[in-house]
Amino acid sequence: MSTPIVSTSDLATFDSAAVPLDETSRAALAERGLGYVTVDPSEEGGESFARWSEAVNRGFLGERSTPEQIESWRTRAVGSRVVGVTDPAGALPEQPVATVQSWAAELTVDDGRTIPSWGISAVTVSSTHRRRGIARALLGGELRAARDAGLPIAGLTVSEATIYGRYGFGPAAGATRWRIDARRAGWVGPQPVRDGRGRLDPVEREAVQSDLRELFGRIRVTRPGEFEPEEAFFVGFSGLNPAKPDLKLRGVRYTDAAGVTRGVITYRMSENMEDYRSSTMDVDLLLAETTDAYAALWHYALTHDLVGTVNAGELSTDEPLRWMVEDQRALRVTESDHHWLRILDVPHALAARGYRTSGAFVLDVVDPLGIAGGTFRLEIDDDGNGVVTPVDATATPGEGVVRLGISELSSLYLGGVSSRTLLAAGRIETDDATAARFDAAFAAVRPPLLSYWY
Ligand SMILES: CC(=O)SCCNC(=O)CCNC(=O)[C@H](O)C(C)(C)COP(=O)(O)OP(=O)(O)OC[C@H]1O[C@@H](n2cnc3c(N)ncnc32)[C@H](O)[C@@H]1OP(=O)(O)O
Repeated sequence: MSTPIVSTSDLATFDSAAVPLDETSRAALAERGLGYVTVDPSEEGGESFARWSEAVNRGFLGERSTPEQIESWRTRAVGSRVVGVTDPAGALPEQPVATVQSWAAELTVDDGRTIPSWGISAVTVSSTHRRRGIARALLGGELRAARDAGLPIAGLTVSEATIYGRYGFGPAAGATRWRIDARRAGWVGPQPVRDGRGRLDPVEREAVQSDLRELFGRIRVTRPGEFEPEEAFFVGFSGLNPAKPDLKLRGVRYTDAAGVTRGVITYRMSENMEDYRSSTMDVDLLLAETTDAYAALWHYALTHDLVGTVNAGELSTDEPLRWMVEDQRALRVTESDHHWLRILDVPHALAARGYRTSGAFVLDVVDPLGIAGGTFRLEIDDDGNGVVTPVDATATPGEGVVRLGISELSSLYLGGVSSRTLLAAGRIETDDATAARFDAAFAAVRPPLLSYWY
């Protein structure tokens, strides 16, 4: 019997920490003499979490955390599923040799439409235990456990782009990193503050935190690719982590003429001692709910006194900012994969998003892990709602058929890449006419974006 799917309204009561460990992975690890355990961050004394966090630090090449940092991390981890792999024969039998952490939250899949997603993070395997299939067991375990718990999709952000395709993840939302020669750029965009449509004010970090929480809550549900952040996101982005206070973080708020907060920018400055006019502003986050807020906050950054260079990351692949400067060559923009998704349930995932045109497709989906593959008919009505039904592969006509891997379908899901591009790259099989129809239907309202790492 298949598990009923989790809906976004179930998320408030969904207990991520209670999702059971996958028995297939437990058996695979046991064959290698390894244990597969969950760690309870709320446990008295927090010692097992401290050992787990040290394994994560080591895996990510970091230094040891202070007791205060571990405590702050532990508090933030409560509610998520914290997993370790132990080696009873090792010198530190209680300290994990591999780690992973996961939790369910909302992923935006179209303007105003969200879906529960299984966020996966802190994937590490100790270098002493590498390349023995431990990560494969962990990832397979996460995906099967999430599917069995009724999650239709999983997501992650990655340290290396070569690790996760084999598990059926595909890059679904790209990101850009900008290095701007501020004096050369030349602002030609709107100036809402000069024109009396709003104002800018410096704000303290506590106000930044509440602004971010409110603004991001409203903005994220309109942007495909955004993943509902944990509270730690707002604490970290406002520089208020008590174990690691960020004294450099500055915040500026944009308020519209009606007095409503519509945007906020957070940044850090680095002085240039040889030339004070050439200091650097590193933008941490710029959230704007209106085009005026967007223009006002970027104008603020690019025309700031004493700033020669503005750096910013996790921006969209199609930022209006490019068109707000006179000299586009003042912008050094690098693009990379950012948000990776992995569909776990094709019918529910495809029915969750909206489509731009009506029509019908047959999707013949191959899943190397045997989780979500099959042949499906996607029928889109005139209102852009899709209904997906499994069909018999042998009964499907050649016309309108798209043959693809689950990784490619996951990349196409938010409209971040076109099927014509994947067809030309030899990554999917279909005919040109079907690909053109598919792209018209799957087009994104705006390029998918995830504005942070998780
Ligand atoms: C969501 C996140 O947390 S992203 C962070 C990922 N973690 C890191 O970057 C920390 C440093 N790296 C590590 O901890 C480990 O090297 C890991 C987790 C990347 C891999 O762990 P391992 O246990 O060595 O991987 P495992 O032995 O299970 O290998 C599984 C497959 O992945 C491949 N693989 C493993 N590591 C890598 C890599 N870094 N790049 C490309 N392929 C890799 C293996 O060759 C193997 O391929 P195959 O089964 O298709 O033949």
